[in-house]
Amino acid sequence: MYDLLVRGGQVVREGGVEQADLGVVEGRIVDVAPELGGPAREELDARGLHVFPGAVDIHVHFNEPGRTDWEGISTGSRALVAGGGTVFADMPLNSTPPVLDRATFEAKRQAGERESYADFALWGGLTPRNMDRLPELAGAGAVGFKAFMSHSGLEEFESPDDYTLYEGMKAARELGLIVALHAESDSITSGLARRIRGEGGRGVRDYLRSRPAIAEVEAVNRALLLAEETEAKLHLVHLSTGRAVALAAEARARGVNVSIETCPHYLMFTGEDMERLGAVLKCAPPLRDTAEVDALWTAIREGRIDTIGSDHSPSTLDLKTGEDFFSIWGGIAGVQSTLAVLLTEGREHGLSLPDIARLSARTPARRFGLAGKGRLDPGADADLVLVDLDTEWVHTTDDLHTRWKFSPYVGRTFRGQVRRTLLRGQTVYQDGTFPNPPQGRFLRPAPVPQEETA
Ligand SMILES: NC(=O)N[C@H]1NC(=O)NC1=O
Ligand SMILES: [Zn+2]
Repeated sequence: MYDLLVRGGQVVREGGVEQADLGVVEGRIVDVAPELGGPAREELDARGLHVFPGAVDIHVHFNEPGRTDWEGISTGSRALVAGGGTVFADMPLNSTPPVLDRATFEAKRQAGERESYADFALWGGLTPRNMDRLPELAGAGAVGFKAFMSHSGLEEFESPDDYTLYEGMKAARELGLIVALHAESDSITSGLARRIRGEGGRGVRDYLRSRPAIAEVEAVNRALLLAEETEAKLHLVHLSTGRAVALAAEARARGVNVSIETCPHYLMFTGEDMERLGAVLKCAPPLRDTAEVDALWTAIREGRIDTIGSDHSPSTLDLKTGEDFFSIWGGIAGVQSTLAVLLTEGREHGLSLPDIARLSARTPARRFGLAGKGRLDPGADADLVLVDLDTEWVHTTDDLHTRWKFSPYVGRTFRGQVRRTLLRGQTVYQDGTFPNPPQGRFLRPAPVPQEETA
């Protein structure tokens, strides 16, 4: 007897897409096959729809506790499930205090267990201030350690220097956890910003000039050397240039344990869009030109990019307003739109549906040891997204479930719409509504063998 039978959807799995039923018992998929016999307590008709694994967004900033006026786990996770996500991993900033020890970790975990509509993992921070706390963060269940090679935007989350990063990577290696790096050279970005601001530069172009591609390429190169030397597992977040991706892919080919993330905004927007739309598109690293966008799509098609994370990092509207583009908050609100971007732009750029499932769900779940997530196979959690692939829709402000109705994706036309999202067999989102109270669970990473790269 199944608890749930999802009937007749086009099921998107590693090997391809086939019409099949999914049988669910106690929140887990037990059978996937055409025309499964019943009985079932509940049946769900998915004919005409595609069934994807719930997206696993390994890079969000929901900013709770402490900055719930910027976002919060409740609104952030509602937006995630509305966009077809079922798992997120929250960064150790911009919550305040940031997650630098067990107490701050547990406070965030409790907030998530109270409020999250999705299952979740948590990152710990790696800063000069908490090097002695990495083992306790690992013990608390951190999915990895996040560090910034440039200024994080927040005084309370400092960047390690090269020596500290080197020691941090050695410690992470011992603990078996991944180090995620924001790789932009602080020396280059802050040096340029000082000079350009000294000359009176305050505009979008000035900001773009202060964070050139070489700042990313240089930092990625240094990070790869340190990872190679320490044998740490490295995850390069939000790569924005073809050159940085190429360097990381070369390092991987010679055995460095590195995975590569990019974000939907680097695939969809350019610096010119940033000039046109302003603060809604301010982020770091900044948006590039169409040649870089094309290079990233090529890298995705050719399998060099492993995961797509949103880097959802909103703030209050007043921090997104002002004459000085340098002092406006850097961060893009995109947690609800990742799958929409992949289904629309991704398909146009030659990705198959299994490619989209791999980038958005399977690889992040596997790389970060999130057992039972990211795939529609017997034994996995019944984290399902029912998508109407043919519907074309224009994203409006009313669609947004985030705290602030401010997103660069508003006004864009998308093809493929999330109709329903299930977390462990329970509907968490359906056509604009959230029919059940939050029941997200904390996910502790399972050990991933050191030799297994993404
Ligand atoms: N602190 C923070 O969220 N920073 C993020 N925002 C952004 O645009 N890039 C980042 O790393
Ligand atoms: Zn981030």
